[in-house]
Amino acid sequence: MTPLVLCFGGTFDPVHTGHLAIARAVRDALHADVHLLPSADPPHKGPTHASAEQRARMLDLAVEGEHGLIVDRRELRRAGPSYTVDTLRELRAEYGPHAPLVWMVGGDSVFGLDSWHRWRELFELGHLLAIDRPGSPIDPDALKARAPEVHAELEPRWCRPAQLHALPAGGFAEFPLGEERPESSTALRRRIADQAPGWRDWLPAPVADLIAASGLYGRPVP
Ligand SMILES: Nc1ncnc2c1ncn2[C@@H]1O[C@H](COP(=O)(O)OP(=O)(O)OP(=O)(O)O)[C@@H](O)[C@H]1O
Ligand SMILES: O=C(O)c1ccc[n+]([C@@H]2O[C@H](COP(=O)([O-])O)[C@@H](O)[C@H]2O)c1
Repeated sequence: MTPLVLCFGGTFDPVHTGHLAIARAVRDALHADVHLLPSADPPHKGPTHASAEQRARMLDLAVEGEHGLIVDRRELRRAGPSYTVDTLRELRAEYGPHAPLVWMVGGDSVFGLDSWHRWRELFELGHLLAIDRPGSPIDPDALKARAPEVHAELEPRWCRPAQLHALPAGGFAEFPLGEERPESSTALRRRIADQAPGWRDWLPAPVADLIAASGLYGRPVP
């Protein structure tokens, strides 16, 4: 069986324990490495709080010593918005026509998929694997009501994660995480800036240490 190429793109501003829990669960269930790809210039977000290199560095610290989680800086080497269609095209050229490429996204991203750059082409290049997020369960009825064009595109592609091995691209599957993860980078940045009790709880320890030492996100350097 051809191994899956699992890709998890994000702004990671900063990476949090929810991202890591998702990456580990998908790695373990689908028996393949997960490539974490920080966006240089995330298409749907304003300016980031940490630089691209700082966000990538935090990812390095978060996965240090862990098997099967790999930081991929390819989007940092491109100019302009970090469109996923361009990244998948690069990966397809690198892995060849037969490798099953899988792009992982949180449920919130699925509802807005039709606003992504050349979004229908994503399915010519790879599969999409969606992870439930509080407030954005991957439910066909909710999708039909809130994002009918996305629903129409996904309906014939809907399959189980284990079926993604069968083809190089074109599938859509929902990953059963078990328990939804509450973390969000936006809420986390606020906690850090406010020095809220437990601000470290959603951070891998080495990332929390770097933030504390550098004053990133507004926390004063002691
Ligand atoms: N708690 C979560 N549950 C499921 N998916 C998540 C969760 N947090 C992030 N993701 C997904 O991970 C990917 C990268 O997320 P990103 O780096 O933007 O962090 P974020 O927590 O979503 O940030 P923000 O709070 O600014 O939206 C996106 O596809 C997002 O939907
Ligand atoms: O290609 C696009 O138009 C596009 C639009 C929104 C998001 N993405 C990608 O989806 C991933 C998660 O995005 P975000 O904004 O939640 O960090 C990240 O890799 C982004 O580059 C891509």
